[in-house]
Amino acid sequence: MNLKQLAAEKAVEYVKDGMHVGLGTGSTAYWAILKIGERVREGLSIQAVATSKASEKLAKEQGIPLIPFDRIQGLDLTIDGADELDRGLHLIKGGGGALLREKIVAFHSKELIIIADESKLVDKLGTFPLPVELVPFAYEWTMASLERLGAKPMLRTDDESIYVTDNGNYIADCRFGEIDNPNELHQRLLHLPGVVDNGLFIGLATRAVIGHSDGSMSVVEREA
Ligand SMILES: O=C(CO)[C@H](O)[C@H](O)COP(=O)(O)O
Repeated sequence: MNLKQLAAEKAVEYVKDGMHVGLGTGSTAYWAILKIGERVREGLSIQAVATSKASEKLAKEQGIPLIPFDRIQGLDLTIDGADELDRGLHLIKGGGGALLREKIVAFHSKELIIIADESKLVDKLGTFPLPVELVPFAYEWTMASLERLGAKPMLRTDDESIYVTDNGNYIADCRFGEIDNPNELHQRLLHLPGVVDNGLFIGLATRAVIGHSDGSMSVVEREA
């Protein structure tokens, strides 16, 4: 059983006629885009924005109508994956390199539903190295400042070349160990010159749909 598909298809039940929808990035969001495409072909009327070039291409292939950002104020709902989440719905995202666009889209969504298999749900964030997006200029110095913050940063590569995001930036995957205070770390990272953003998503997810290996699903809601 494909747990990512299970969670993704459940989340797509929240998509209703007339909504403006954000499309996430990654192998779990892939299934959500496929399901939304199927529902669009059956008559669902929505308009969407994508969080990466890859998801935009997939959405077009699926016949999902895309709307330019200047035509709408924000989104009703975004469905996206995560690399790790805790029960307070703090997230680590960016394993697929789309964290900046994903965060912009999530910030402007009334609802952000995270879809994941059960392996992503953790008691404490930090096993997955935190992706930090850096401008290429003087990135060696920015990496050094990440080290001074307590990280072990690794510059992301792609077939031996430096990995470049859709925004033309680099990514440092940072091991901080267990993250006791995600909000504090998020703020400290944002203060470093050269850091564009980081994969900690705090206070953005409103609910998560988790697929379990016994075929069941659970929903984690953000506490009011
Ligand atoms: O943040 C992301 C991309 O930037 C993805 O949502 C995250 O990496 C999860 O991906 P997958 O569903 O393939 O495990």
